[in-house]
Amino acid sequence: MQVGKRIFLKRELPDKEIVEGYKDLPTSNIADCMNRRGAMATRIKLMSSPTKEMCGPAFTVHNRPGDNLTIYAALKYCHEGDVIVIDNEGDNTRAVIGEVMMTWLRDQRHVAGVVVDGPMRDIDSLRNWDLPIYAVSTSPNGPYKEGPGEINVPVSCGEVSVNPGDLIVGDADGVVKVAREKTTELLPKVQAFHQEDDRKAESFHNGTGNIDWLDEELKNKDYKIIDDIYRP
Ligand SMILES: O=C([O-])CC(=O)C(=O)O
Ligand SMILES: [Mg+2]
Repeated sequence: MQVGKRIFLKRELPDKEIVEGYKDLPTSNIADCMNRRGAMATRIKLMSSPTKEMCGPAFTVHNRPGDNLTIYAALKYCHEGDVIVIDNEGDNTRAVIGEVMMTWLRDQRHVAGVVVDGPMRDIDSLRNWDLPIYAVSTSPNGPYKEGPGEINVPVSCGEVSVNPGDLIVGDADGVVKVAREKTTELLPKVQAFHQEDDRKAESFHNGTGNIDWLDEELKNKDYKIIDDIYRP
């Protein structure tokens, strides 16, 4: 089989009920429960105006930088609820997707969202869309349609390696990946962490919380508390 032009139609998928369970959990809590890791690079920004979190299994696309023939193949083969994850090999010279393709993904495929590690275009319209769209930047330069490229192979997106079927969650803070085989064991941890985070915020709001642990921690880390002004 010719490596570089493979389109895999099948993926191992996370349990549907488990995916549902992640739907209202903040990406920050998910990353915290993975030892504060798993988030894509900060260059990957939310470009649209969704009212709900993005959450679904990764449908991965590895395209030739600046070329979208393989993304068109993704339009054909992706499924409802997928998050399209596009590895553009760091190219930032041309948009690889825009309003026309996004319209198909939203209205014909009902995907959960799109993450592009590269530029997109037609932002004037797409910025108001409810479909979660993440990208690095915008450019009026359009893509070529030559290939090669691959679908549903491991990709790199925002410095995070993504396997087909990994869980992708995105909110206003950014995008995080949970490896498919870890989704079930991680979910109760994130749910408990989220409850505790809410409880902490409430206790800071009503004054029952405290930061009594801080003095000891600063002392252990050799901070000096200086009762004077700074003089150069
Ligand atoms: O021309 C293209 O291939 C990308 C584009 O702008 C669109 O999808 O609207
Ligand atoms: Mg366009």
